[in-house]
Amino acid sequence: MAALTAAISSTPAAPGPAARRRRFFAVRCSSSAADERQVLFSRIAPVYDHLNDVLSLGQHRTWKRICVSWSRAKRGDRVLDLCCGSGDLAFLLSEKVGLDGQQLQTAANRQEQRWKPCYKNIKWIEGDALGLPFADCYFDAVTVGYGLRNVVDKPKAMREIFRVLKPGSRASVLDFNKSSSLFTTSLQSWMIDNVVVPLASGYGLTEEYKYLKSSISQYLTGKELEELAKEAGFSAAKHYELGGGLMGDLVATR
Ligand SMILES: C/C(=C\Cc1cc(O)c2ccccc2c1O)CCC[C@H](C)CCC[C@H](C)CCCC(C)C
Ligand SMILES: C[S@@+](CC[C@H](N)C(=O)[O-])C[C@H]1O[C@@H](n2cnc3c(N)ncnc32)[C@H](O)[C@@H]1O
Repeated sequence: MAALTAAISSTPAAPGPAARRRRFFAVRCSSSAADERQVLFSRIAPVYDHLNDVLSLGQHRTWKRICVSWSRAKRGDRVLDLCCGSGDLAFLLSEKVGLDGQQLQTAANRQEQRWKPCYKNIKWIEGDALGLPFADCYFDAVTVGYGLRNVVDKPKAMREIFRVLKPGSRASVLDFNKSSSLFTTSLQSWMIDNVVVPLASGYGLTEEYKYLKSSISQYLTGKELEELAKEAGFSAAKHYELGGGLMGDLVATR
């Protein structure tokens, strides 16, 4: 089976060098609340990757690698990065599933390529996580990086993820952790209030980054995410805290 990385998001993200050459869109309608989210992400897109690096001191890349690793995506798989944005996880998945050996050998002879040959397997789609344009039991792994918290109907999104996964395959859902620890919650809130939002204000994005705190407060705890996955039909679900409890990754097996 030919390796494929499908990457779907509802907002055209700020195309990085690699993404810029590989995007095409199938525009879909969505709810007004979802439209508001799309406008928000379109506004932050130009500085999104930069601020993630600065504000997390680059740690978000580690959390994303863990998310992809725990999806168990492997060479030759067909995988989906849902809510892909600027494609961080899609590129990581692409490197996991790779291309046929001989094509990689060609690339090995062209060391100057910034563009990795495996990225040819990425198909960029603009669409809605609440109505995925894929058949049932289609993917060997699904990742969602900082996306589930932002969709307006989380149970529906989780059911869609379940629907498109093959039996025995995994979803790996990375996001902020809505902690039950008062200390962690206080630290997270303090960082957002006193570091994240003030810095984002320098880019005229005060309200957009203030949304982080409200969206986390309205998100699900790790236990609630496990329950959400089980209610969607997953046979197993476990939420793991990352970054000292500031982040978390739900691993759910169909
Ligand atoms: C990659 C990260 C966040 C992505 C992200 C998700 C959203 O839903 C947003 C909504 C609105 C605006 C921006 C985002 C957004 O960037 C996580 C890292 C980046 C965070 C912005 C930084 C969070 C700081 C942590 C609370 C503390 C980090 C401690 C670190 C170990 C130094
Ligand atoms: C915070 S960004 C995450 C981007 C990327 N996954 C990452 O880890 O950096 C959230 C993304 O979710 C997308 N999104 C929000 N609601 C969506 C929906 N209903 N369907 C598809 N994408 C959605 C937004 O367009 C945005 O690109």
